[in-house]
Amino acid sequence: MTSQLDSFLECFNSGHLVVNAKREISFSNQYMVNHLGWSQEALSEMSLGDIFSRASNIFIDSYVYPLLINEHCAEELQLTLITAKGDKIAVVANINLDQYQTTYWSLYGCANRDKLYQELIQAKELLEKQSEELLEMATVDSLTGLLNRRALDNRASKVLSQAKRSRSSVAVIIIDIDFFKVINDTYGHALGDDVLQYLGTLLLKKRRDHDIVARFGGEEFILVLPDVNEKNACKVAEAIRVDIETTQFKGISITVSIGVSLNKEDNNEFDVLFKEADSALYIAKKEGRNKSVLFKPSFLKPAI
Ligand SMILES: Nc1nc2c(ncn2[C@@H]2O[C@H](COP(=O)(O)OP(=O)(O)OP(=O)(O)O)[C@@H](O)[C@H]2O)c(=O)[nH]1
Repeated sequence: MTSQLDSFLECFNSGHLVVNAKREISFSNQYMVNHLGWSQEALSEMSLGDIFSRASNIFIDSYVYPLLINEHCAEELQLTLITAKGDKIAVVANINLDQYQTTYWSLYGCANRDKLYQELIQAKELLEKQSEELLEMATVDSLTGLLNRRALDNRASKVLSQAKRSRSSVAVIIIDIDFFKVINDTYGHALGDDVLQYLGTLLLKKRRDHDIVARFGGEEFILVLPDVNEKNACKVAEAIRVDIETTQFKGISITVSIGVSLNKEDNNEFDVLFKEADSALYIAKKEGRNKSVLFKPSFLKPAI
């Protein structure tokens, strides 16, 4: 019967060990011989510590044996065997302990499981990278690197709700390049793009920590300045206008027109502030361009 059992054990595609109380290997099946590269005789003179990696031995001492003493079995433990050549084999072990302190080890190769796990980690990392890129594309204007219109709507609304709670002032400033069509038509669309990038960089340099700088589309830029009063908002707008007017870009003179609007106690909607700043911008254009204009309610009154 014993020899029949032995020959059955040779047929299993898994490793089987019987280990005595001194942790000496008293039985190993053919799978262990084939995979470890030690002969049956050699294995019968080895102890458990000889066939597992250092890290696995620490784990076996500190976790597996205490668990076996308490529960009499341990399942699905990931361990590493060391072959006669010093190669590592990842295995999953199920172990039982009997009343004589003998342990019965079933070991299953898990290289494929490891590979699958590594592939899953790689797929997860790839998905995270792609979702970061998508988020970037959804919030950033690809030409200037500034926030795009969608991100602006989102962030400006948050700043305005916060301002409503803290009863603080927020300014919305629209900056529009004057005669940009002429720049495009004279120097080409590619140089027009360079001008947009140049202005984007200039606005980013001027921004304070919590200011929002966005490209609204075309040749229009928006600033949202939290915690700023009317006087300072107008100062910022005027400083930007003067800076652009007095600095040539690649030998080209550029000017901008600017509209400024600030929130009021009963007016904290970004759409409304944008409309007001836009009407101030319209006046700046109408009055000859290269101007910054603060919104007045009369700008919205229909002409009689
Ligand atoms: N190079 C470039 N041009 C753009 C881009 N988006 C919009 N434009 C151009 O911006 C120009 C805007 O022209 P208009 O709306 O007539 O305004 P403008 O010429 O600046 O005139 P005013 O605003 O009235 O001073 C158009 O010629 C658009 O083709 C862009 O991403 N790159």
